[in-house]
This record gives sequence, structure tokens and C-alpha cells, in this order.
Amino acid sequence: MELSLIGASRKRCEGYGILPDSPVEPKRVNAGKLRMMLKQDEVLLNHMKQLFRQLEHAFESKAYTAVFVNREGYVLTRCGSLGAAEKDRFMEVGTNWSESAMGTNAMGIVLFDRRPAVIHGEHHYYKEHHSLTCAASPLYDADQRFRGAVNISTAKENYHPMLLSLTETIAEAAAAAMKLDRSREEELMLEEELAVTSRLAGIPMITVKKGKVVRANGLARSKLGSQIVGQEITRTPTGRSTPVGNDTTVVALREAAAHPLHQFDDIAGSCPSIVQLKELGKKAADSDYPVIIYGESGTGKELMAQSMHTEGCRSTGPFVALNCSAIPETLIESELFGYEKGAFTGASHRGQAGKFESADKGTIFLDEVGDLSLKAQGSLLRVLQERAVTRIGSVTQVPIDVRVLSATNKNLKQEVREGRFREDLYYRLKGIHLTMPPLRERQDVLEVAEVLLEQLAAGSTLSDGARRKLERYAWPGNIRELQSVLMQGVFLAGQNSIEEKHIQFEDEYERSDGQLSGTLEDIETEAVARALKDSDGNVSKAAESLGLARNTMYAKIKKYDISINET
Ligand SMILES: Nc1ncnc2c1ncn2[C@@H]1O[C@H](COP(=O)(O)OP(=O)(O)OP(=O)(O)O)[C@@H](O)[C@H]1O
Repeated sequence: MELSLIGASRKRCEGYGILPDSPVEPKRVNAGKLRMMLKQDEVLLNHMKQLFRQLEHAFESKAYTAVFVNREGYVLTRCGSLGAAEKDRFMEVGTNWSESAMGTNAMGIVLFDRRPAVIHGEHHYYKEHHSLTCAASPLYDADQRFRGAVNISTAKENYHPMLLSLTETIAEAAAAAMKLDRSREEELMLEEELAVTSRLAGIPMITVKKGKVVRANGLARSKLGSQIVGQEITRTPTGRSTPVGNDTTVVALREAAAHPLHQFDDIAGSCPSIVQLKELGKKAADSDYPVIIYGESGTGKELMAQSMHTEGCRSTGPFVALNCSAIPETLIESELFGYEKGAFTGASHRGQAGKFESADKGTIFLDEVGDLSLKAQGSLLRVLQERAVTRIGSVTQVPIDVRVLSATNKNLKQEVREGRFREDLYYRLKGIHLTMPPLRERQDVLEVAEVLLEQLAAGSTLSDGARRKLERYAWPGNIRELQSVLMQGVFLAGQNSIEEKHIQFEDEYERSDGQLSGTLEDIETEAVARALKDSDGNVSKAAESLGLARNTMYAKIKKYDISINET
């Protein structure tokens, strides 16, 4: 140990006004502050304690003690003993070892100079410590922040040059453990970020290392099966591959990315009816019961069905949607059951699997099920009862294992009462039922609008007037209509905020059409006045909205005697 460093330390101690001959009165921290300091360094102390546990064995029956002091000099953990209670009391947790409290000592010098130190016998400032030797090393964490010192003390006759190396090794081991914590944390964070961003972008992603899938995000798991992680693959699935290091590739799966299925998080809105519905949907997703989703057109029935599939126990299987209202009655059987090659004129020469066969081990979504003809209902009932299909033109029955979700905007019970829907089929489909609320009954129209707007054109904003207009409207076409109104708004507003005038409803047009009756001049007067009103009296804007030159607009204002301010 450089004598100049010791000399400088002694000088500082004299400056503190402490006397070498006086008895040492350990300075202890109060219980509250100690608790706080232990909490602050909790992670580091856990590593330190583990390292000290390994030392305990080596220290057994020898008069060594190891401590960790924080940057203020307080002992926060220790192991071993100096062999006498009288000496150990200086090393207790909560005791301060800065120079101002204990005079020149190895820990005090590390705290001041931030470099390893050994203080032997008489080099200690206090006479009472002359019987000791101590070695200490600084501890820096993963951010290279000084956190304190690791110290080993013993009786001076036990001095060994290895003591300093030992403290250095312990400090480095604790720092390495903290670095490992940090990289684990970062890895987790990265994984989480990857999961969130890829989910938001709707892209299933896998990471392949040495031909083995080591990671897959939620969407990839739902596409490829959750058992995909850990599996060897001989051929990397198609998609955009990005090499990471020598033997690792991240693949954004192309095929599935084009049509990612929705999940519950995609159902925007926080009004109680929708929150409850999502809860119910999640619960239903966990079961294998059939579900009917009721709701007006555009309320999100298919969105709900997809979410139930994606987050249910069949998520690894296919999701097959069948729009029952769009299939001509003559084709319903071939759609449901499939057909063998050459089964009928026009049939594909290779034959084709029906929707039920394609949905095997997954979910079939029967959209607009209430629109099926009675004959088609009979065919559907047959599949559900037999749990098997026979392709048209074949004699072989293919067993199927499918969960059935259906949706309708009709009141099926009523349809049954009026003889338009088979009661036996109704009860086969019914299991659990959910009803999507119409948008006009929801209190979160603006919240949903913001979400949709972000999807349509990130960064677009709605003016207060536009927001009020959206809120006042009754939304007969529900969320699908809201989507198209916003799309029009984004289109009309260009790069600017969407104003009230950019929010245009189809039925408003209908109303206007009705009002714009009379002579051509009446219609023109009305159109000019309306355009001026919509542009808050700005003639240029009003002219632009009608596709007229500014001069022509002024001419018309004059001709029809329209007051700009009164509009
Ligand atoms: N809560 C919601 N949050 C975000 N988007 C939604 C929500 N509900 C519906 N949508 C969107 O609105 C559109 C219509 O939804 P969907 O097709 O699920 O409705 P639907 O009730 O099945 O309609 P239809 O009966 O006409 O088939 C879709 O683009 C869907 O993504």
C-alpha cells in the first residue's frame, strides 16, 4: 500500500478532529435508514450473500470476516467472525466504516480513492485497530456506477497477500452477476417488445437457431401450434428472413401475415357493455361449446369470433369462415361437405374439401346463419349430428372435430317461432350466446374512433367539431360505418386535422337529396349556402368544396343574394 495514500488518509482523519488514542465509538445507522439502504441494494446484496455463503466454509474456525459496505460506508452484509465479540461489534450490519467514523482503514480509503487498498496493523488510524489487517476492493455495477467496497478483515498475524485478490474476485463476481441480471432483463424486455410490436403489426414471427425454433410470438404459435418452440425444422417457412448472427434467423411469416386473425385486444372500446362482453367471450373461448353471436351488421361479430378462436384452445387449428347468406342454395352442400373429382359438371378435376373438413381440429364460423334456407339448414344439421362429412360423389365418411361459432343479425328464436329456422338446429348451435351492442348504445364511440383512425392513418386527429358530430350520429351501420366515415374524413382532410365538414354521413346525403328539391336555382342556392356554412364563411374553401372557381362562387353568392356571415 502506497504510504502517501495512507499519509493523505491520516491527514483527512486529523481534519475530522478524531484522535488515534481515544476509544472507538462505532457510528451506527438507525433502523429506518438501514431498512431503506438494504432495500435500495437488495439485488446486489442477494448476490453478495450468495458469494459470502461460499466463503463461510473457508472462514470456518479462522478469525476472518468479510463485509460489504455501501458507498456511504455502512456495512450491509457480512460473514465470518474476528473470533471475539469485542472485535466483531465493529463489523456489525449498520456500522459505518468511512474514514470520518473509523479513521484510516481499507474500506475508508476505497470509499475515498475508489481503488483497492490494504491497511495493516499500525497503519490503522485508531490504536484500537492496530491488531487488525484489512483488504478492500471497490465494486462497480453494470452501469460502471460505484456501489461500495468488499472488505476482508482479520488479526494482523493472519495477513496473507491473497486477501486483496480475494476481495477483488468477490467484487468482480457480484458485478458479473448483476450484469447477467441486466442482460436477462433486457432479453425479457426485448422479447416483450417483439411480442407487442409484432402483434400490433399482426405479423407472426419465429426465431430459428441452428435449424430449431427457439422463439415464436403469440401469432406464430397460433398459426403453427404452441409446441413449435423447441422443434427442429428442415425447411424454414416462407416469409421475410433476417439473419441475426451466424446461425440464427428471425422469420416474419408471410403467408399468415397477410390475414392475421384478430384477438380480444383488437376489440376497441372500454364502455362497460363491451368490457363485460370481452370477459364473457374469453370465458367462452376457454370452453368448446358452440356459441351464437348476435348483433346488428358491422358490430364486430366476426371480430369476436376470430378472437375466441385465436385465444381459445383450438388456436393452433384452422379458422374457417362461411358466409351463409352468400352461398346459392344449389352450392350449399358442396360448400359444407366438399366433393370428389368429377362429382358434377363444373367440379374441379381434383375435387375439393368442404368447409367442415377444412376446419377440422379448428373452428368453423357460420356467419349470417339465420339466412340459411330450410334445405341448407337440414344439411348443416346433418353434419353437426353425425360429426362427420361425406364428400359429394364419395361413399367414405370423414370424421370431423370442429368447434362451431355462428353469428346472425336476426332473432333466431323468433325465426324458430315463425317457422323459418329449424328448432333442432337452433339448439345445436346455441350453447352460449353473446350479443354485440350497437354503436349508438355505446358510450365509447370517440374512443373507438380514435383507435380506428390510428389504424387508418397514424397521427390523424379529430377537431372538437368533428368529435361532436361523431357523437351525435346514430350509426345505423355501426363500426363498419364508422370506419368508412373516418376513411372519407382522412381523405378529405389530407394532412390536416379532420374537421366537422370532413365527417359526412350517407344518410345526411339522403336527407339533403330530399331537401334539394325544387328548381335548379333553388338547389344551387342551397348548395352554395351549405358549402359556405361548412367552411365557416371561407369563400375560397367553399368554392373548392363545390369544385367552383372563386370568382364563380362570388358571382353565385351575389346572384342568389346569399349573406356570407349569416350562413
Ligand atoms: N370493437 C371494435 N374495435 C375495432 N374494430 C372493430 C370493432 N368492432 C368491429 N370492428 C371492425 O369493424 C368491421 C366490421 O366488423 P365485423 O365484420 O366483425 O362485424 P360483423 O358484425 O361480423 O358484421 P356483419 O354482420 O356485417 O358481417 C371490421 O373491420 C372490424 O375489424
